[in-house]
Amino acid sequence: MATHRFRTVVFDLDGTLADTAPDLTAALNHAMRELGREPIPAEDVRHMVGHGARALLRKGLAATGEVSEALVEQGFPLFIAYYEEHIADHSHPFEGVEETLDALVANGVTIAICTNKLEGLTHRFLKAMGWESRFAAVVGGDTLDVRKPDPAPLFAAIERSGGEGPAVFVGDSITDTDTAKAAGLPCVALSFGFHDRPPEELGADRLINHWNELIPALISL
Ligand SMILES: O=C(O)COP(=O)(O)O
Ligand SMILES: [Mg+2]
Repeated sequence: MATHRFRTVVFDLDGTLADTAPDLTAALNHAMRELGREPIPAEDVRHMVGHGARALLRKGLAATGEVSEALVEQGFPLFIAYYEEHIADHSHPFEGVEETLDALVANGVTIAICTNKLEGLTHRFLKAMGWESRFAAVVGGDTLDVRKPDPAPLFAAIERSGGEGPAVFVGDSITDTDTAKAAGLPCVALSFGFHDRPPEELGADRLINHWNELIPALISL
């Protein structure tokens, strides 16, 4: 069987490993309601995720009226408190994730996460999925002083998982492809995650339409 050269595969979380849009939407709309704003449709939220919770709030506010940093700061604890309690009510892994991760690990590949979700929320989510010991390292949006698209969190995820190269990053948004480029690493993007532009315009080295296309994409890189 053909094999690929990568020893470490780092994954984004939201819109990559799991469809977390339903719970992110509920938490955002909880904050919107408390701030006297109209709810945002889940379909729109899919195009707003990927830059962290404050950025999501900023986009939600912009879609429904005035934006100010004071409102963002007011909404942030409302969003987080709700999301913590409902982090996996409706979120679920994309089809084929478990099998693909198992196949990678069975071949001795190290897997890690680099997300802009807060690290505490990420661990909470992984626990809800039964994934708390699946990944060799988890770097969240507040693990370092900088977050994606700065390449430092991606380098940290590789380093903390053992530092074995070659490494590749798998994500769904422009944040992820920009991060991989800044790190000088190859990038695979999913066409079905959360993005703010057509997936063909993300600038990924490979674009996949299903998780079962990931390993063939890695082989071709
Ligand atoms: O924007 C977020 O909160 C996290 O998104 P990510 O897991 O796609 O980095
Ligand atoms: Mg994402």
